[in-house]
Amino acid sequence: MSQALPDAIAARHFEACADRIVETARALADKGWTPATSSNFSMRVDAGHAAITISGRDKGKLGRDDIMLIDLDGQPVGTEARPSAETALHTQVYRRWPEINAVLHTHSRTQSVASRLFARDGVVRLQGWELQKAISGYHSHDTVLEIPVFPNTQHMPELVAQVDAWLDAGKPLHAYLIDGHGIYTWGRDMAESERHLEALEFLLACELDLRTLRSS
Ligand SMILES: CSC[C@@H](O)[C@@H](O)C(=O)COP(=O)(O)O
Ligand SMILES: [Zn+2]
Repeated sequence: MSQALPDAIAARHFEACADRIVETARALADKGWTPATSSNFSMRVDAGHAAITISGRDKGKLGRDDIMLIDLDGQPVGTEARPSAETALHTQVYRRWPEINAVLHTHSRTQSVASRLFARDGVVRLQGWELQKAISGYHSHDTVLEIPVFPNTQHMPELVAQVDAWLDAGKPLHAYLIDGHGIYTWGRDMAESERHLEALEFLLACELDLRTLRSS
């Protein structure tokens, strides 16, 4: 696929991002977190562009050609491929936080069940777990870490508006769940995004286990 980038260095950076996305996608698929072509992944290429998964591809079998270039309005650059149906949720993150360079979205069973269970409260309130310290900026198990749960919709501008409303209310945001759907999280690089995702998966599973054990 031809990718029109301003110069050769940028083109090389796109390829490096694409390769890193492929590596991460395979690892997440191996954990069973990307069933049936679900999930999407991206990395910032430069101030105005990102590399993102092409819509509908099997995320466990990606190659470099399954990743495409977009601008931060979500428009394809140098390709007629169709970016992820949820591209607007990725570009929103890149536009709001210049320091963020990777966004991950998965559909694990734990994330899906937790999103349904906590949808009524609109938030998962994590406190008392040592692993909260895997989230950048959290230094104690005692600090409350809130993960909002937004109603699902196929209309991306509505989801973007829900995320904007949370942030515009001045609340910290490191990740969010979408009801019956999955999770979004991000980081300054792919390693940080992966750490956030793995920690949140673990924390959500612990919350689900606690609920089950306490009610039995
Ligand atoms: C296959 S159902 C999942 C999709 O509707 C969507 O939520 C998803 O995660 C993947 O969409 P995609 O357009 O491939 O990025
Ligand atoms: Zn999804």
